[in-house]
Amino acid sequence: MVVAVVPAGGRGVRLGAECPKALVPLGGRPMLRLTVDSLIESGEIDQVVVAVPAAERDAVTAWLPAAVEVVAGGAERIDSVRAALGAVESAEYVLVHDAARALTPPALIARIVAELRNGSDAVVPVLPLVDTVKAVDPLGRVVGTPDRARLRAVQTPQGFRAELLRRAYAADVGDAVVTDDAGLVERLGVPVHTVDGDPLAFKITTPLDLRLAQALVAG
Ligand SMILES: Nc1ccn([C@@H]2O[C@H](COP(=O)(O)OP(=O)(O)OP(=O)(O)O)[C@@H](O)[C@H]2O)c(=O)n1
Ligand SMILES: C[C@](O)(CO)[C@H](O)COP(=O)(O)O
Repeated sequence: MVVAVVPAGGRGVRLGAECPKALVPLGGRPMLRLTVDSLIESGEIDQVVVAVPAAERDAVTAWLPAAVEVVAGGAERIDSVRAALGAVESAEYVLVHDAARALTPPALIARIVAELRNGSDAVVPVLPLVDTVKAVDPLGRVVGTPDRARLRAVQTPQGFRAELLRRAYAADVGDAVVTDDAGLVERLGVPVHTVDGDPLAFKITTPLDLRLAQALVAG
């Protein structure tokens, strides 16, 4: 059983839309609907659980396929994923996938599941960086230039053996800044594998991203 957990509970402050970001229309469908549809189209997902802003729960339930479970999200992404995970009853594998990556090709979703079935406990899609990256101090002064060849930009869906992800979410992370699910698993010392990501799985974060997504959907 493969379950997809979709954090869709963010406000989308950087996008600056009038409604929560996951509800912003893209080619006539809410972003979240495109994301759920591509998970289903992959043919690899048995159940989908989405976490949305609490006030939107009933409205979203009405326009998502009946089989999709909708729960109230939390203050941070990690809280929304935790809430959705709490609604997953039984699963061998769990994929965590941002609603904001609405143009993710179903083939990428299938690639993550294939790597899990191949024996990896945790797998993330990655892309090489196109920019040079600098480390800076609190005053904005450059303190280092990491070797770009060893760095990758990480996308979603991120796939995990369900028991491992639950253990990672149960662990105490203290004040650590954890921005993705694999980051929690890494803290347990479990290897995280990578597969090729896809540029179309970009995260719609800013107004420019939305314009790009609209142009791509319009064809
Ligand atoms: N409390 C939150 C915050 C984020 N997310 C989800 O996590 C994914 C990645 O987050 P991001 O794209 O940064 O969305 P926002 O947090 O909404 O964006 P911003 O930081 O601009 O407000 C999104 O699908 C978003 O809905 C969530 O479920 N619950
Ligand atoms: C999970 C993620 O999409 C991987 O790139 C990313 O870390 C989410 O970060 P955000 O700050 O919540 O957008």
